[in-house]
Amino acid sequence: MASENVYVEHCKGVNGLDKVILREIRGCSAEVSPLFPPIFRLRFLISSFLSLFSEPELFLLLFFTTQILSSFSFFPLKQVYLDGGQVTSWKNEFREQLLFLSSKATFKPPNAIRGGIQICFPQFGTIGSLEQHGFARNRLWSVDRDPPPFPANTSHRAFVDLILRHSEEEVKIWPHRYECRLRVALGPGGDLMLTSRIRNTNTDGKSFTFTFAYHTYFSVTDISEVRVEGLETLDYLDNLKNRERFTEQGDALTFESEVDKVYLSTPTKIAILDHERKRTFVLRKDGLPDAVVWNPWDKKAKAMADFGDDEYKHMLCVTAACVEKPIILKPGEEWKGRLEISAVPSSYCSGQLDPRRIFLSN
Ligand SMILES: O=P(O)(O)OC[C@H]1O[C@H](O)[C@H](O)[C@@H](O)[C@@H]1O
Repeated sequence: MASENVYVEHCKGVNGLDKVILREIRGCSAEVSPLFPPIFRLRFLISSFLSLFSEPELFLLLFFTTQILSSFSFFPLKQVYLDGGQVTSWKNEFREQLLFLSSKATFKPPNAIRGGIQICFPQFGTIGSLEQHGFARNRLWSVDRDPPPFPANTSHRAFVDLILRHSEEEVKIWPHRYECRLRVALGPGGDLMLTSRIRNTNTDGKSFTFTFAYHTYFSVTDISEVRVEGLETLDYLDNLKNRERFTEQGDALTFESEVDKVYLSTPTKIAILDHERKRTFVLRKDGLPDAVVWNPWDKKAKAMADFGDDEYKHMLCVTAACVEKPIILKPGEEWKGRLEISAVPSSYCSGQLDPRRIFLSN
């Protein structure tokens, strides 16, 4: 695979998974691992076939062949990943990692990678007939070489377009045809922008309904010193209390125990203030009215195989989502959702989110 230009590089990541690195001149970067090399697909096909006959030796042989072939990568590991349609790294100009990625994360398809930004589609959470958070985060995405036009922004040169389409296998569990497009872009100032476009391509005239989320793991210094602004006084569904509805108090959110809440009808801007690092993450979102705030805390952390026992202290998920009111698409219709995140010095932001700032389109 060849590099396209200095802003976008296609190369190999952990376990030989293909990934794309986005870079900007100031040194900011992001990484996405969108697709698995053809040999991996072959391995999946053959392993499913072999599972019928239980011949693990052949499977192992193929696995090792894959590893050996994967090791012939001429491109070194760099800074921004997009994996399984998943962003796994986002770094600022000081090469500081801004997203949380668990030290226990496994890069073993079809499992989602614990951390970064996962795409939850066509279902967020457990409400619905599908696996938790839907299947998109476990699927093989491809680079979309010919996406339909995006509004042009010539200042954004570091971007990649990914696509996920229904497979005949998948139609058995979710009987619809769709195109799920994702553009991941890195702005000149290091902002990370994700734009999703989902189209109903059913040929039987049927609409479909889905929920969606950008499940985002932010890296924080110490969860007990973190504050979230923008969700005060809003209604939320508490996942820890059977999705019962409550109203948040008037103060910014702080954290001293497990939290798993779906805030409803949230503003387009939310801020996460990391006092210890004097850094604020600002989320700007469009088409995604809800926001899910999650930290598993100590007990649940210990129960998760791909998460370190103490790692809950250094992460917080604030997830831009569309959960309460699912989206309905008729054949031919398209839905668009967008998330833009920036990391700024805390002095810039506490209580001063600039209400006039709008999305940079790219
Ligand atoms: O373990 P996962 O399937 O990745 O889910 C991790 C978490 O995601 C969201 O934040 C949900 O609200 C939580 O209920 C869930 O535990």
